[in-house]
Amino acid sequence: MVDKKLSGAGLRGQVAGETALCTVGKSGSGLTYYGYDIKELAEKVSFEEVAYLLANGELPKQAELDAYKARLKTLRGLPQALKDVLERIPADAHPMDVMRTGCSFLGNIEPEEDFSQADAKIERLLAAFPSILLYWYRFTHDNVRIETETDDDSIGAHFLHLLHDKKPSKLHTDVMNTSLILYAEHEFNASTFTARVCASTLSDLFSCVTGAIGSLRGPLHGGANEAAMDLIRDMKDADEAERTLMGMLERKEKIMGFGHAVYREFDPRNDIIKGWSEKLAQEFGDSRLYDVSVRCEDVMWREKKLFPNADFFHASAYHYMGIPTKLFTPIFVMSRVTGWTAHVKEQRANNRIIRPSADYIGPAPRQVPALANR
Ligand SMILES: CC(=O)SCCNC(=O)CCNC(=O)[C@H](O)C(C)(C)COP(=O)(O)OP(=O)(O)OC[C@H]1O[C@@H](n2cnc3c(N)ncnc32)[C@H](O)[C@@H]1OP(=O)(O)O
Ligand SMILES: O=C([O-])CC(=O)C(=O)O
Repeated sequence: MVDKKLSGAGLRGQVAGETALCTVGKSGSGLTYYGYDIKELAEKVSFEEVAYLLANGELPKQAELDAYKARLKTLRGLPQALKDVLERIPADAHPMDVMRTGCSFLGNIEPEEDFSQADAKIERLLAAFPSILLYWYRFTHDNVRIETETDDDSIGAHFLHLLHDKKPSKLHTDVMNTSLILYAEHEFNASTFTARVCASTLSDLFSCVTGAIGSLRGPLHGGANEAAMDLIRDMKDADEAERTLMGMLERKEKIMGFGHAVYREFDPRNDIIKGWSEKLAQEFGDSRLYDVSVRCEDVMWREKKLFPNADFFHASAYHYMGIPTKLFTPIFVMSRVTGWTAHVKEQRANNRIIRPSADYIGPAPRQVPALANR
């Protein structure tokens, strides 16, 4: 796998544009946002600082950060019309579909009327996504209409507070902060490219983000964190994990949460979230899921030279924090909206409509036969 040449299918390895936002698989640990290494960001800053960085190109000074966080707090409330829509989405809908609808509907009642409003709409979406998700989730699952305006200092804490109806511990707040930083941006991945294609038609921000959510939903992309949890949930111990994976590999099944379209040997986000998963396992007092995950990692590298991507250890980490599995990928949305929208702005600033060509493989030219002769 390490030596595999990238072929052109899926546009792999082809340059499809320029970006100043992010490097994937290049210098340092392999991932930087505006030149800052992901490891250093994950250690030293808050997700809100990263969101500000992606929106503005520089980290905020203290006063800028305070003002930014204060603004985001004021944008957590949802209009009644949106709450009405959320209440009509059934409990068994997929939460990614709820995010997609919530985003699209907000675009109807608070549209981006011209591009000068982009920054305000980006802040609105960033602040509103946890509220959209959890207003729907708590209404349909717990039969309560929650107040979505909390005074939590961070988006991660706000999310956990709305979910569990109490302020989260410092450990859980820190894990959410790191997780949101790790998921924020990743160059021309499928969902971001979707957003850029949409932006290149000069469409509005809500359309770009709605399309991106649709692309992120699939199990080959963001949906892999949920799929990874489905894989490990019932594994009793590491030996069972090994047996299950060996069987799956023999049957040539895909193991969700492993492999990557660009990284060849490791995903720099994995070690970081894996470390948090281990800490959470200790706090939880049951390391089964962590041990099972470590064995999966060992088996996949030994057998296929495949490594866990950002999604794999997120599964156990989120589970230890009591987050329902079907909410895993929407958390990715809550974070990646920063990267998507930064790319939309970058595309708009230097735009040409994205419209590639195709090699034709269909029939040679022919005449339309009469209906009776077909
Ligand atoms: C945050 C994110 O979005 S990270 C990605 C999340 N997605 C997943 O975890 C889903 C599982 N992984 C995958 O499906 C793939 O690795 C992708 C979609 C991430 C990348 O796809 P590609 O760029 O096509 O992968 P790549 O070219 O490295 O594949 C090489 C070979 O390894 C195999 N392979 C890759 N990943 C896996 C896997 N997870 N399980 C089993 N086999 C795999 C491929 O089938 C391919 O085999 P082949 O050459 O016989 O066809
Ligand atoms: O870059 C990719 O193809 C997928 C990925 O890891 C991400 O979007 O975070």
